[in-house]
Amino acid sequence: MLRVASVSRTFGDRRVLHDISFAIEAGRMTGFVGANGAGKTTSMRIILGVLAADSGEVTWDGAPLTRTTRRSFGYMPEERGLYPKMKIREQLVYLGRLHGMSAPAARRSSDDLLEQVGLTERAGDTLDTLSLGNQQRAQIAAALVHDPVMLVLDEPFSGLDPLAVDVIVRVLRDRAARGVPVLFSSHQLDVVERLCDDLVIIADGTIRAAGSRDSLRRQHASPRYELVVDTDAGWVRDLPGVTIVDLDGARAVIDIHSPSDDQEVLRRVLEREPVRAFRPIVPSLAEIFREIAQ
Ligand SMILES: Nc1ncnc2c1ncn2[C@@H]1O[C@H](COP(=O)(O)OP(=O)(O)OP(=O)(O)O)[C@@H](O)[C@H]1O
Repeated sequence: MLRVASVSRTFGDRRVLHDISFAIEAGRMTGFVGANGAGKTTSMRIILGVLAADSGEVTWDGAPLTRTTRRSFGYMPEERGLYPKMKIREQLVYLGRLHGMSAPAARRSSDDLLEQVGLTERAGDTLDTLSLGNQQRAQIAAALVHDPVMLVLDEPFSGLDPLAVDVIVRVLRDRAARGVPVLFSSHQLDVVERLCDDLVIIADGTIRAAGSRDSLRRQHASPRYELVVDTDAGWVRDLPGVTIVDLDGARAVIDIHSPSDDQEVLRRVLEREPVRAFRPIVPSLAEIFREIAQ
């Protein structure tokens, strides 16, 4: 498990990370979300040792990170890192070798990955002849080639079409299933919602929430329900403990101030007219993000 503990970082007189702490657990996909400039890339650079923290520490399985541990991590940096004029497969094999793999192991791993990300046909082409989406696939393969024990990916899905997103999701899930902790940042909240087990939400350099996606959903679920009746549902606002959030004829979205009152509210509505639908609304990650980070 990787743990970021009380890390702070200042650029000039600007403090961009304030005492941040979170953990990335083995076998879990952790989505790192925050607005532009919130501090995601800075945090990732500190995890990888590209940038030093002013205070705090990053540990791997309880021990401070060393150069050797970091070499066994896979990193896809925001600025990307492959050589435009070098052939894709050659670069992957070279990177594998740089990370200490034998030549046959590096070749095997490169070929497996090219297959997984759908680039086998382009293996002999230079990076700069690939479309941006395919370059991105190659960048992801490069982060994975040495079979890393931990993955840190800065915006791995940006610029990918939906099919390519699915391909990369499969590749990352496969790594997580093998026990690798995966940290990835993304502005595509729908993708994060689909992919992540855990979430870290950062705003203005502070961690606003961290934990499993489902527990965050439960914590931030406003007690909101969809109600459909037969007539105009506007009268429901007169029930005690109920606020109408949205009204569209017979359909209302309501807040029930105390969630344990949901059956009582339902009973009262039924006393007056038939109920066609009554269901809790699970907030989307986008809604949770808006509530927490803005
Ligand atoms: N080398 C640097 N020198 C000065 N300021 C920096 C440096 N790197 C980052 N910053 C500032 O630190 C803040 C956090 O930046 P960071 O890149 O970590 O945010 P981010 O969450 O990754 O944003 P984005 O989603 O836009 O990539 C920003 O205000 C940025 O301008």
